[in-house]
Amino acid sequence: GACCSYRLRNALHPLWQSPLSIPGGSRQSPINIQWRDSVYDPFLKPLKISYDPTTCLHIWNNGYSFLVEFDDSTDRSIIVGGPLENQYRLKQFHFHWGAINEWGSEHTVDSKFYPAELHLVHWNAVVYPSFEEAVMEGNGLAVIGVFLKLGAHHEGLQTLVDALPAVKHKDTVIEFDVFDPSCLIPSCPDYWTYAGSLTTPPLTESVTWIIKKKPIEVDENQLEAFRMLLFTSDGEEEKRMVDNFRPLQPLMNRTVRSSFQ
Ligand SMILES: Cc1cc(C)[n+](CCc2c[nH]cn2)c(C)c1
Ligand SMILES: [Zn+2]
Repeated sequence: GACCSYRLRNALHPLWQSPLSIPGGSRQSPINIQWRDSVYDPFLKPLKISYDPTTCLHIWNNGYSFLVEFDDSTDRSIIVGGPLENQYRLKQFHFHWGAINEWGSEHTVDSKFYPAELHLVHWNAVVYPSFEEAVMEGNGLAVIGVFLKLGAHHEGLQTLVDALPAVKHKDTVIEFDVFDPSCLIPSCPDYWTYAGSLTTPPLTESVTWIIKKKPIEVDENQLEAFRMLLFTSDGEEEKRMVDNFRPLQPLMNRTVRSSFQ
């Protein structure tokens, strides 16, 4: 059935050598969001985002994406509301993208891929003492997903793109001391939400996903800048960092809720 073919695909997928099956994996990510199957929940609150741009620390190529990491030692950059019971602290954001514009996102909407997807990773510092512990708990993380579509030049993203040549190789880092990631989040408040997982190992089922309905627009040069990054370290045979997304996972016994009708 669909379930085992998914697992087979996971096992075969070159990049995300995830184990054949996650023990008890019933809420894995990413998933296809079938718009007409999502259920409007009138009790969902608006998501409140308040980031302090000075909490930005650096950009790091960690060999699967490039991460912009934040100082999460205080509650200066947080999200609250939406489907969340607590406030969550911003830890990092990163992207997933394809070799060409036909694919690249992790989630799909009505089986449509976007060329890239932004993930803003937050953790529940109200309940858990550290990010590492929150990663292991069902309500530990909240990730905002934003789709990128090909279109107009994105001014806010360009400051990030200009820094990418300095983190071309795996394990390179560059200081990046002021950036407000809310410029990458659409002003439209509409989102879908569902219970899921990390999409790279440890694949833990600890993520409340908040997927923005509206994409942001970026231009071809900006997407190409992502594709010139490398999975490989300096001195190794170059492998372009592209197609760093996990295959779709079965919805199983889950409902995707929408904040809009
Ligand atoms: C401990 C830990 C390890 C990793 C790879 N991640 C990133 C996994 C990921 C990236 N995009 C969706 N999930 C997190 C959030 C925590
Ligand atoms: Zn991600």
